[in-house]
Amino acid sequence: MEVSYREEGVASAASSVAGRLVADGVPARLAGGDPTLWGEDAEAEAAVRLGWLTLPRSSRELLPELGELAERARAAGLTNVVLAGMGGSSLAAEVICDTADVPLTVLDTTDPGQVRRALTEPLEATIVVVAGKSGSTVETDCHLRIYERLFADAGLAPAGRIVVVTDPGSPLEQRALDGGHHLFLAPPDVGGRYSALSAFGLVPSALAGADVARLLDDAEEILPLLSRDTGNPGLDLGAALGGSALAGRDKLLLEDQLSSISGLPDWIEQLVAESTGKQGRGILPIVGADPTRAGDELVVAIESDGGDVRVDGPLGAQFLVWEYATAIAGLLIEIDPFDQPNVAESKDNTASLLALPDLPTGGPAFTDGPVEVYGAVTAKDLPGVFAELLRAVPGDGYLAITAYLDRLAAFDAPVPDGADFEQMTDAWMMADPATLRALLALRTDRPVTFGWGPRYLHSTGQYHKGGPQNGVFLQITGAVAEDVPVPGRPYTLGRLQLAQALGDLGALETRGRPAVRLHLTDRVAGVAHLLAAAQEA
Ligand SMILES: O=P(O)(O)OC[C@H]1O[C@H](O)[C@H](O)[C@@H](O)[C@@H]1O
Repeated sequence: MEVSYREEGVASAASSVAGRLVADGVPARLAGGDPTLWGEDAEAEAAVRLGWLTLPRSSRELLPELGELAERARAAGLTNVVLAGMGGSSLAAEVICDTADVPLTVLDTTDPGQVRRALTEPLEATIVVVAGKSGSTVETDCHLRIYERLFADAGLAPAGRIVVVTDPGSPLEQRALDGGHHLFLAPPDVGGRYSALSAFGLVPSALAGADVARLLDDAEEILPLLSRDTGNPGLDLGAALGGSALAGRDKLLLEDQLSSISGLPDWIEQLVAESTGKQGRGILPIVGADPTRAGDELVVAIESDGGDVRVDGPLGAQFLVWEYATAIAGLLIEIDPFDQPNVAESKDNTASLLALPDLPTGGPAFTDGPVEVYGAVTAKDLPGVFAELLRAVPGDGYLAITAYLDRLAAFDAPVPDGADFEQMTDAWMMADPATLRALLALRTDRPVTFGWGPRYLHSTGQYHKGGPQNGVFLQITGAVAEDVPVPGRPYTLGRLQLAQALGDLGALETRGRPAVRLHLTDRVAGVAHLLAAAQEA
């Protein structure tokens, strides 16, 4: 595992803080689990949040049970592995499985179309891992209800097909016991976003066929380095992140195009944004963008040369080093890296909205083709809205696009007969709302981020609300063609999804942030219209 500085500025920012960290004995104290490092206010939380430091060893005890479970599932023909879990309860497994190239369907959405898509897989071959630390996350609750009902309706015993991962004492533990589901209890002293090497990362990955023992080996190998004052990759990365943020480079562009690890930036995004984005401070991760060389940008490249910092190492070691580095960066910018004080706001708003007979969407300011525009805008068409939002981004700020849509829908785009791979990817790109990020980024030197709702609520959502108040927000929602009822609940997934979007928008508006919602009355035509307007603006 190696962290190397490739640029003068980052080396000097890191060395300006590393000396102090070493003088205070931070490396050994952190590796030893000292909860006093983040100050008095954070101590109580830190005292029950440092268990991730010992996971490379303690998680080994899961391996025999995981091996047997995976074997039994294979023997029973349960080859369609679905993971229902939000944020820290699914992001690591997604990276592990993508990297190992084993199929895993991740359900971290309330989009009815995307959930229906998962449900088209043969039920008799399906095993569902329901993962939630708190056991009270609404999305995960819905997915469990939907699968329990489907299995029951199909006459398939849910007990052998649902595996639950949760903390001891959570409501999900009780449901697993009541339902007779296979239950894994995770260590309660590990926070969600630090849980990659716990049962949360390992159970779904092992079921899907990834080599999880190898992951633990790779993490364990670097464990001894983390208490060292020199040659400590966690300290080197943490000093670069925290030192650069203190020097004004608080936008973290993650570059991984050449990496053999697939999708790590999405996991890092949650870890860094949710850990640091609070009290008006924080580091903003940017995924999938090209460097702009703006003064507040730090580029960290995973296994490639294109960055100010280069991080090399296998996935298990990457998880541990990024966690350690985030804890160090938190210490340097003086926040508590283990809480998420502003996540609950949008959830509370959503719950209040769902209690109303109708969702208060209000009327659109205007409609441009298949796109309704909601919010305080002076523009009269979509190109004008984009221009207005981009103008509103402060010199140190960012534009965040969030899309409450099906993140796989672009792959349904029609491809011309006989199309080669390039033509196919072009067709997908032009049907993908995420392309809007790239198009708008061409027109500003400020960072443009993109997140799928409600997934981002458990990640960058904390930063948007708790971090520096310099964000401008463009939210996209869409009409639902075929909704999905949630058994035992008075709402459908479509209604929940819209309530989540409106709940978050409300939380941003309360802070006085510019926020506009674009509603696609026809999703396919709407995405095409948005992309055309972004090119025109
Ligand atoms: O694992 P759960 O309890 O379902 O929580 C899932 C996610 O929920 C919240 O949004 C937290 O802020 C995240 O850190 C967490 O990963």
